[in-house]
Amino acid sequence: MGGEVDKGKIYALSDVSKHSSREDCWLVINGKVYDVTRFMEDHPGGDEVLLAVTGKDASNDFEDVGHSSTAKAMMEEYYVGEIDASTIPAKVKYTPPKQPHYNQDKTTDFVIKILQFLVPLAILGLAVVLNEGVFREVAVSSCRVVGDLEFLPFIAHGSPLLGRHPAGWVQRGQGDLIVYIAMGRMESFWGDDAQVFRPERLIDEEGMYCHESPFKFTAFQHQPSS
Ligand code: HEM
Repeated sequence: MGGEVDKGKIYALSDVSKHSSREDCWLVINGKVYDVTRFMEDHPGGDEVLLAVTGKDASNDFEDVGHSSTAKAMMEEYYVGEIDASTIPAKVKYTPPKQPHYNQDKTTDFVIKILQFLVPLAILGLAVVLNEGVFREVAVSSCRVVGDLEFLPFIAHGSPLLGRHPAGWVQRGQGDLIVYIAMGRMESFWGDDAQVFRPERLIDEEGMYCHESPFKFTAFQHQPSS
């Protein structure tokens, strides 16, 4: 037996667990301490289940069995005191480990992959278009600023390095040196379309510069140089 007990006393869980043998067995159910030593042999559920929960809070085990009201009435007989709730360890709530989120919807992934391919392509295309447009714009607007002058890029012979001029009418292999010349827009020299921006008038059928009289370039008395 458990010896002398002070009924109504408050026990720590550690006190209860000192009585954890078949000959001296205490347990805790719903905040109350019971000395079930005398009941061990008579317990319909057997003494093993009682021994298994000695020194622990057996409330859940007791409720899980679904004890009858008769069983609950019997408990009074074994009551020895209260348990100090602060000595009962809080139940650790099980939280499952976080799984990486599995994306069932593959559409987003697919769209991202397509974009990863298309966006650089679009940027490249845009760069090419802008490059072309900007250079053309620059070439044409320079002519407008100058007014009645027309600029002609002249390409030095013999060098294969230059692919093309932004104005678009210099052929590959013509050279790598661009010299701008100024053309006077006198109709007596250049004809009725003297005012028209038509630099190809100085290029012959083979794409080479047509030598003209330097006096036709009256604005600055320029003539092509190579
Ligand atoms: C002072 C405490 C306890 C008393 C007075 C008590 C009393 C009883 C009684 C009278 C029964 C017969 C069935 C019924 O009338 O419900 C019973 C069955 C049983 N008890 Fe307890 N019990 C106590 C504590 C416990 C504890 C803490 C556990 C579990 C760890 C437990 C497990 C069982 C089991 C497994 C059965 C058998 C159920 C079955 O065969 O269907 N009892 N108990």
